[in-house]
Amino acid sequence: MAYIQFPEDFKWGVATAAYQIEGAVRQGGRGPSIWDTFSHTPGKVLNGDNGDVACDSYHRYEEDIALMKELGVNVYRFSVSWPRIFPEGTGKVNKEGLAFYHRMVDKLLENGIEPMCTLYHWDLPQVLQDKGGWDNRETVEAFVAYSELIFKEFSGKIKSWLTINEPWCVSFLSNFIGAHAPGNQDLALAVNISHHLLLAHGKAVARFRDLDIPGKIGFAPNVTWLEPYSRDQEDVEACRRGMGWMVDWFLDPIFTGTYPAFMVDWFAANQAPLQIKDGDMEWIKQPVDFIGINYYESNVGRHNPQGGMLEVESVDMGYKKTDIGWFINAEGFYNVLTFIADKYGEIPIYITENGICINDGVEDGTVNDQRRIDYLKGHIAAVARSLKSGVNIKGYITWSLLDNFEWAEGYSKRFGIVHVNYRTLERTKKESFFWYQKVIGNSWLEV
Ligand SMILES: OC[C@@H]1[C@@H](O)[C@H](O)[C@@H](O)c2nc(CNc3ccccc3)cn21
Repeated sequence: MAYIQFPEDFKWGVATAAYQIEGAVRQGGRGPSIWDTFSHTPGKVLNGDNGDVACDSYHRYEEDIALMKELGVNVYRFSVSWPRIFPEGTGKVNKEGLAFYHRMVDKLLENGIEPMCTLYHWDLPQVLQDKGGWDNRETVEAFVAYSELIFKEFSGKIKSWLTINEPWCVSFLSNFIGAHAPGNQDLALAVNISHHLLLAHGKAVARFRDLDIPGKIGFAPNVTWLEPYSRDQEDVEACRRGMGWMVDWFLDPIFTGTYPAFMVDWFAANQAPLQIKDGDMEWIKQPVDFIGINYYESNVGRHNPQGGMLEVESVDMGYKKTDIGWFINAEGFYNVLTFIADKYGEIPIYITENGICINDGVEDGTVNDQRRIDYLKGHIAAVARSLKSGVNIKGYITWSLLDNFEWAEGYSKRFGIVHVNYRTLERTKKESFFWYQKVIGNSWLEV
């Protein structure tokens, strides 16, 4: 049996997000978020599911941390619920909300698990959405004020920070495609929101530096790899666009202070001009200490003259699919990691999300999710290959510890290495839990 040994200081972790696991949406002083509104709007979420209870981790976090301890992770990536801290988005602070995260973070530290905090994982306070949400520049300032409070409150306890999870999802998926909250379908609006998200990120990083908070800060874009279906220029350009609005659009401004011209031109030609105010790019290009990379799938892409998503369509080449319909292609993980390293250099990278939707249930007290083990093995091997070819990867955090509320798919899609019975809230360790436990324990991968 051959082994791939990971570096001595390589970190292993699990990830979750507040709205997907906490529940207790009207407890502890929490205010409503756009996902409370969206999930309670008929037709928006499959089966009419919502995050009212979710995994009840607001009450069961100690049980979840005990699972992490047994798993042996070094890092737990979680998100803070902005409306649990500022029920109105700004103004009055909810002390019960701060107390909850102190209890949770203290329990992590007691168990030798490093907290990695995502400040924004999609649950915008509804009060701010009522004033225009991310389309309103005032929301940028509200995010900076919220970030400052959390920086100061947890300074010294939390030393790894992510500003915004997947700005592509917050802007384009949620305001052009419309699949996520608040569900708009307006490309010009989405482009404007993408710029405000980067501005919010940059201003929060600047505040983090000004406050001299100990630790490191970054953000977590979701990325994909698009292989052209043919060498036709139209297919090649379509794939470049499909990666451009997800990868380059969010990384170029932070690393170069400019947006990728080919995307600026394409948006302008499609009545969605980018509007930048003087000084914005200086804020956005604040140096980050690391980037989190969220990767799930790759596609083969070709030009779609009928329009759709930036005139790019995915071609079914017969790759295996997950239970959410995404294609499985670990090669694409290696390709996009090396693409990012070639373009943006030695910046430290944490894989802050990688995982698979496999809906296997509990049988005789266990869940035999071999397909998840196969996926994780192939993708962790791709991380090893990327490391070997010089990509500066510092850790791997799988999505997710728990089955949880999968946004517009509700509870129908399971990404956890721990199964959750949503009627009883009982947690059941899947076979992938035990497999990942061995990988972490040895910090090596059997291949
Ligand atoms: O869908 C699985 C996870 C989700 O539960 C996380 O909250 C989120 O950070 C996340 N991002 C992706 C990749 N991007 C994506 C694409 C289409 C729909 C939803 C997410 C997958 N995931």
